[in-house]
Amino acid sequence: MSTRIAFLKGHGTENDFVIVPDPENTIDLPPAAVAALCDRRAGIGGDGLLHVVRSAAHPEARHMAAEAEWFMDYRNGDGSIAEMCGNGVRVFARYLQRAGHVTEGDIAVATRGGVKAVHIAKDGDVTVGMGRALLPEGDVTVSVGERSWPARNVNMGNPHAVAFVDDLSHAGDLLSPPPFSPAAAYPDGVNVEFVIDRGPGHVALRVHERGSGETRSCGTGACAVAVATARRDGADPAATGVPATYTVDVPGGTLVITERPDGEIEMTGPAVIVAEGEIDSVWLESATGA
Ligand SMILES: N[C@@H](CCC[C@H](N)C(=O)O)C(=O)O
Repeated sequence: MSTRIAFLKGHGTENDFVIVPDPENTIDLPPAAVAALCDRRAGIGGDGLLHVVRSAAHPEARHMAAEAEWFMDYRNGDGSIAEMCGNGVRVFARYLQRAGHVTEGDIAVATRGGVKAVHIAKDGDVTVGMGRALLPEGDVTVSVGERSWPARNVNMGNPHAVAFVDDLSHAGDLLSPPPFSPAAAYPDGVNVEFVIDRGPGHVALRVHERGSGETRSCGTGACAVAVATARRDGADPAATGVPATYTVDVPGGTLVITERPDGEIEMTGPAVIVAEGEIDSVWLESATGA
């Protein structure tokens, strides 16, 4: 029997998501279903999917329910699970606001990367407390074709390799994941950011995301880039007490990232809901071979 499953479509700096509200966690979303929904030709289309569940109703989030009512069960476009999605959290918050679950101001969102503090501003932008970056030691190299670059390993809950390049076109077509070495640096794969300078405190990036391909933006990636650029520039807020702020241009817009002296990273940017509709459960079952 055909039933209807509500969905919305949203984006943050054009990193786009299928949003599936499911407060009591009753909708089965195996990887094949997520990949079918995120398919840009045969499905709705998205870089990823935001499954909106009450923390108390999800086994991975129950322990955070006292702090955050809602859990962002984030999936990459290929159906894989990732620890964190920075643009996703902003869009998730925008959905909660639109649905009347929260009002503007301060809210908390549970993620696999822990509880994130989110501020929904009156002017429409959303700020997320992204936590601290980890900077594992060790040399990493990424390559595209004949070119290769040293990369900074930055963990924002999820793994990133940040490479400074002379020209963003050197990243090539990014149709496949850029090879990296050593393999042991990223046993679960990695998001790769290619970065150029645009001026003091101002950079631009292209990104190849694990599980999604090249995207128009990556929030955790922009934070990783801000931290890698700060260290390259000799800025270390924890050591100096001086915050470091970077404007990060992504193909789909601009994000502003501040690393505070306590190490916490804040990211501010837009979050937009563009449509809502219904998924035909019969289609979803046939698309996933169920
Ligand atoms: N686009 C996201 C990151 C999504 C997860 C990533 N693809 C991974 O597998 O780690 C963002 O805005 O942070």
